[in-house]
Amino acid sequence: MRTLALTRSHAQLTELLKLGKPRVIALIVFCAVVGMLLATPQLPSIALLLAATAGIGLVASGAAAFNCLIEVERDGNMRRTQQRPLVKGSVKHGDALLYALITTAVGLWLLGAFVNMLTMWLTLATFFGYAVIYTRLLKAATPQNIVIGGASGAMPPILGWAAVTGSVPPEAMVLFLIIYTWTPPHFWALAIYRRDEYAKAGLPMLPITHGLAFTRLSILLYAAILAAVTALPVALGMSGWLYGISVAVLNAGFLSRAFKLWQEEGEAEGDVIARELFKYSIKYLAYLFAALLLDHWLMVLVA
Ligand code: HEM
Ligand SMILES: CC(C)=CCC/C(C)=C/CC/C(C)=C/COP(=O)(O)OP(=O)(O)O
Repeated sequence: MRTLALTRSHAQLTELLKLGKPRVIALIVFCAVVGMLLATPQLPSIALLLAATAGIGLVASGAAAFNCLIEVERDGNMRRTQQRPLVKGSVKHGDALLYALITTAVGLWLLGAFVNMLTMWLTLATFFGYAVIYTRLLKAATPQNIVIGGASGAMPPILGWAAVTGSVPPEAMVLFLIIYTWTPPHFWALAIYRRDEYAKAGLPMLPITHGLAFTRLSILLYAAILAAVTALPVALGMSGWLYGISVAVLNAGFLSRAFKLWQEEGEAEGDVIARELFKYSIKYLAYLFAALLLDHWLMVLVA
C-alpha cells in the first residue's frame, strides 16, 4: 500500500516537474551560471552561486508552468505539445497553479533574501516578459512574437552578472545580445518544419504569415548578424583565442546550415535541413557559453 502511494507521488512529482519545461530551463540556467562566473576573476561565494542559481531556475520553471497553464488549449491542438501534463490531465489545473505560484514565489524570495534586489526585480521582469507579454499578448498577435519576446529568453546572463556584481555592465549586455539574435533562427527553424501544427493551433508564425522563402531568408540574415554579434566578446577584449576559435567553428556550422536551407528548393528537403538546424542551434548556444567560460578561466589562469 505504502509502496503504491510512494510510486504514485513520484509519478505525480515527475509530471509536475515537466510543467517547468526542464530541458529548456536547464540551458537557460546554464547561461545564467556562466554570466555569474564571468562576472568576476575569482569564484563567487558558493552560497551566492547556489542561491542565485536556485532562484533563477525556480522563477524560470514557474514562468514555464504559467505558460503551460495559459496554453492548455493551444497545446492540445499541436502534436508536439499534446503530451504535456495539463493536456493529458495527469496534473490538475489547481495543482499546476499552486506549483507555478510556489516555485515563482520561493525563487523570488531566494533572490531577494540571499542575492540582491536588482536581480530579484530583473528576474521578475523576465518572468512577466515570458509568461505575460510573450505568451499572453504577443504569441497569437504577430509573427514578430519571438523577436520581441526573445528579450526575456536572453536575460539569463544579465541576471547571473547582476547576481554577482549588483550591476549590469556592457559585457553582460553583449551576452544578452548573443542570445537575443540567436533566438529567432532557433525558433523559426522549428516553426518551418512544424508549420502545419502552428497553423492548426491558429498561431501566426512567420512561415505561415510570410511563407517559407521569407522565413528561410530571415534565418540566414539572423545567422549573419549572430556571427557578427558573437565576435563582440573578442573585439571588446572580453574573451581570447579559445573563445574566438570555438565561435568561428560554431558560426561556420550555423551559417552553412542556414545557407543550405535558404538555397534548397524542395519543401520536404528544406524541412529536413530546418530540423537539423534547430537541433544544431541548441548545441551551438550550449557550446558557445561553455567556450566563454573555459576561455575566461584560461585568461584568469595565465594572468
Ligand atoms: C522566447 C524565446 C524562445 C522560443 C519561442 C523557443 C521555442 C522553443 C520551442 C517551441 C521548443 C520546443 C521544441 C520541441 O518540442 O521539439 C524549444 C526547445 C528548446 N529550446 Fe527554445 N525557445 C526560446 C528561447 C530559448 C532559450 C532562451 C533557450 C536557452 C537559453 C532555449 C533552449 C531550448 C532547448 C534546450 C530546447 C530543447 C528542449 C528539449 O529537447 O526538450 N530556447 N524552444
Ligand atoms: C525568469 C526566467 C529566466 C524566465 C525565462 C523563461 C523563458 C524566457 C523561457 C523561454 C524559453 C521557452 C520555454 C520557450 C518556449 O516557447 P513557447 O512557450 O512558445 O513554446 P511551446 O510551444 O513549447 O509552449
